Amino acid sequence: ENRQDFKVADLSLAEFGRKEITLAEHEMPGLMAIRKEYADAQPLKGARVTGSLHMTVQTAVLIETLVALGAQVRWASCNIFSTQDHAAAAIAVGPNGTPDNPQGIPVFAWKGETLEEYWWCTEQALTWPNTPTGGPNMILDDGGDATLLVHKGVEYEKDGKVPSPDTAESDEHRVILELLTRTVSETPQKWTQLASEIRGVTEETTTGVHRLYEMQREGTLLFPAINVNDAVTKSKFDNKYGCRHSLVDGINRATDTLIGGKTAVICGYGDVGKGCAESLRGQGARVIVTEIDPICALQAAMDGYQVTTLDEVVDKADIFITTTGNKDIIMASDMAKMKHQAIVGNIGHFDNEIDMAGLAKVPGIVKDEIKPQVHTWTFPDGKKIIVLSEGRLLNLGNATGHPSFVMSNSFADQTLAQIELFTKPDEYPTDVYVLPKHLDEKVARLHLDALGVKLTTLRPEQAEYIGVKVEGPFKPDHYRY
Ligand SMILES: NC(=O)C1=CN([C@@H]2O[C@H](COP(=O)(O)OP(=O)(O)OC[C@H]3O[C@@H](n4cnc5c(N)ncnc54)[C@H](O)[C@@H]3O)[C@@H](O)[C@H]2O)C=CC1
Ligand SMILES: Nc1ncnc2c1ncn2[C@@H]1O[C@H](CO)C(=O)[C@H]1O
Repeated sequence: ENRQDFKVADLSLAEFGRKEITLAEHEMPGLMAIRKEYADAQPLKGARVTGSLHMTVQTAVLIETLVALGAQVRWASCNIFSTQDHAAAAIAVGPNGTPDNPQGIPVFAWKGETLEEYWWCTEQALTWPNTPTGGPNMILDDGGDATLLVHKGVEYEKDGKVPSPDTAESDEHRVILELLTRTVSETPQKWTQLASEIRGVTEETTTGVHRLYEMQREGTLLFPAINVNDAVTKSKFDNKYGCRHSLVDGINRATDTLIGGKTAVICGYGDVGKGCAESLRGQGARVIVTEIDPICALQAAMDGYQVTTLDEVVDKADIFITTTGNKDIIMASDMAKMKHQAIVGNIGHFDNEIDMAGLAKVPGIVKDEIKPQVHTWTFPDGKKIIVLSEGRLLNLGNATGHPSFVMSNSFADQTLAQIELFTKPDEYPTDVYVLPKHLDEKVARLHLDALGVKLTTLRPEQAEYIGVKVEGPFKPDHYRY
């Protein structure tokens, strides 16, 4: 519905969304404590935050925290399948509105967007009517698509022209070029104007952080960035324990196939791969890991997993999950060798880990939808494979992503990062930063009571002996957790 400055699937789902947001708030003690601590100070007053992050129940609690701290917010999801429509409806309607009289924030997100709709939503979230620059002064990104659109827009406006969509390397690239061709002709300086007031971006995930460091190296970064992913309380929790919870959830909701006794291949043994391997081992699967990095491979071996190459096991395993943040991990030629009804899914941020384009081009291949985000692909010889969420991250496409408690850590980090960049612009010249350790430890501390943790207090002579303050930080910056 697009009666006002939002577009969601169904406003009547708002009450259901509100009920789940209320339950989630109890499960997000760290984020709610930050909301309480900073509400009086209103540190985000004057902030115009554009968000590009999965529009889930957990994100709704983040959005309402940003608003409680004084921010104005416009939001889109960062994936075409990850929106939870009841959460989006609750955000559009707001805590005091009704479906007939929505009082919420501008949100543009629904589950099952086309690529054109996805980038239109991103453009809406970035376009702020009745403001001097027509844009945000803060971005909260997940995967870097919003940051990419701004940077590409500024780049092409410099030249006064956009490469022809016919030169696109993929469908998604064509959609972006078509969008920018339109905006550059409609409003020639839209993106340059819009970027001029952005104080910074806080980036949620590994792949988005990779893009930021690339721009930093190229010298093309237009504004400072905080790499939220590498807050210890984000990547060593969300990426690992979040995926441990939500991988099996996604596979179960998608296929209801017994995992126990089956052979599962996890490609990549980083933070996400570690959580995924444990997730399926916990269900009784025999888990095999593939890796390129000898250190991560050694970790996997010492954690008791067989570590080998995909070629060795592609025709023997039952479940294949990519977790690498890299591209071309499972190719069409690999899928052609798989067992009948092998399950193939990705939990990395982008869908290029699985060669979906190549699969679609296999002569005689037949794609059939079992249910939304679950498809079989039948090869000419009759062998079928089951592909989840069309190769996009399956925990959010086939399930509801990570649970609230682990997202409370990530989103407490996000909120603190937004406050850092918005209130201390002079301390953050254009570069890529991580949260200071004392804030990382603060976020961890905020989650201990809920789990019944009793922390030991250092005695002064002990603190002196290990060279830290009694109140922390407890580790040097180079410490690996
Ligand atoms: N779906 C979700 O909820 C989440 C998704 N992510 C995404 O998951 C991806 C992975 O994130 P992290 O584990 O934090 O990254 P990471 O960098 O810690 O781990 C990736 C691992 O994959 C390995 N790898 C790279 N290319 C490979 C190849 N060709 N074959 C085998 N292994 C290979 C690397 O050596 C590395 O150990 C990223 O795209 C990230 O954005 C992160 C957190 C949550
Ligand atoms: N339930 C969720 N709500 C919002 N973001 C999530 C959720 N589960 C996982 N994510 C994030 O998704 C990105 C990858 O796109 C991560 O790094 C996670 O922090």
